[in-house]
Amino acid sequence: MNIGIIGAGAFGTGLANALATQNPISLWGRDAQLIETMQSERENARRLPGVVLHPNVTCTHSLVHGLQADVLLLCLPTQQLAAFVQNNANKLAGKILIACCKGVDLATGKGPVDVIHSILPTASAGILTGPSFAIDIAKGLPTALTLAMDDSDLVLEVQRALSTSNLRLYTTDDVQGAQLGGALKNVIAIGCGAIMGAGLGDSARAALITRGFAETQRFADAMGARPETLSGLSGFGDMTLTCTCDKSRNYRFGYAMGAGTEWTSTETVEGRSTAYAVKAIAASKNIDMPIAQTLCALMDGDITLQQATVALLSRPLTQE
Ligand SMILES: NC(=O)C1=CN([C@@H]2O[C@H](COP(=O)(O)OP(=O)(O)OC[C@H]3O[C@@H](n4cnc5c(N)ncnc54)[C@H](O)[C@@H]3O)[C@@H](O)[C@H]2O)C=CC1
Ligand SMILES: O=C(CO)COP(=O)(O)O
Repeated sequence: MNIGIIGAGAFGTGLANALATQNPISLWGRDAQLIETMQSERENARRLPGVVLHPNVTCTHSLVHGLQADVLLLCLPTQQLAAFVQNNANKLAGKILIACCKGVDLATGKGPVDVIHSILPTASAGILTGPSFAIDIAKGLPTALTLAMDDSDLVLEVQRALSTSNLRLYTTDDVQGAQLGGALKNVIAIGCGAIMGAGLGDSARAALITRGFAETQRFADAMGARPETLSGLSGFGDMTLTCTCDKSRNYRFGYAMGAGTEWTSTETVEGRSTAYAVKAIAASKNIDMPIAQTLCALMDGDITLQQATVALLSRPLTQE
């Protein structure tokens, strides 16, 4: 299987480097100037500075070249995925499309695979998700991920194609669970960053991770996901990583909010839009999501962090 990567941001570049250790990889990006510089300088100075691109990576801004491969890894922000698939629907039909984004589309309330299927109903689509910072993958550090597809034969072929000696993929057919674990951990990571930025302490963060995980499970359950998927790499695994590490952009965005400093970065922070998407779904399905709701109020500036803390701590006492 030929593999092509769509989106030359941090994750696309990291995956390209990892997979290039065993196959030629094309890496498509929309910014012609950046791509030409990447191809000649062998570095993505904008998103992954300091990492030397593997010789097997070919950077291209030509969609004709970028979309040639059999398997396309879509490394785009979730909120941009629908437009990309829509605009290139004819060229994407017949390909194996693996979403590598973590979020819920704000306009439709759909996860990445459902977004793809809403535009290309018969596409072979899946999601690659789990605990993995782009920089770690790019450097070839050991990483384990979840590959979710509902086609039980194809998923094994793609698993083989995307596994390397340092990149270990586990499969599942619970696409919904994999989509939601990756999306919701970003929301909780923003909250954890806010707690640490405000100096509320490690114990408060551990409480938020745990109650955030319970909230994630409740939501995923209501959406038809399987509990064991949420306990796996795409749920518990990624929540652990993202909520405890300042390499995470969601965590750092939350930290800035908690510390009262301005967030000026142009980096992708998926949890922002996903929090609102989840809040809307929860309201329509009557799912109790106090953390996501409180976080939206905080991001809107409707409440202070102190008020958010009081709101969460003063909820009726209950069983765990
Ligand atoms: N950076 C990381 O460590 C990881 C990121 N991810 C996920 O990967 C996804 C992408 O994130 P990053 O690569 O980190 O973000 P990024 O901001 O570094 O890169 C996003 C890329 O998408 C491109 N892009 C945006 N809108 C586009 C459009 N309409 N058409 C074509 N290209 C477009 C941008 O030019 C940029 O190259 C996110 O969902 C993120 O959650 C997943 C695991 C790890
Ligand atoms: O998804 C990630 C790690 O698994 C990356 O997290 P951030 O998007 O918060 O940087």
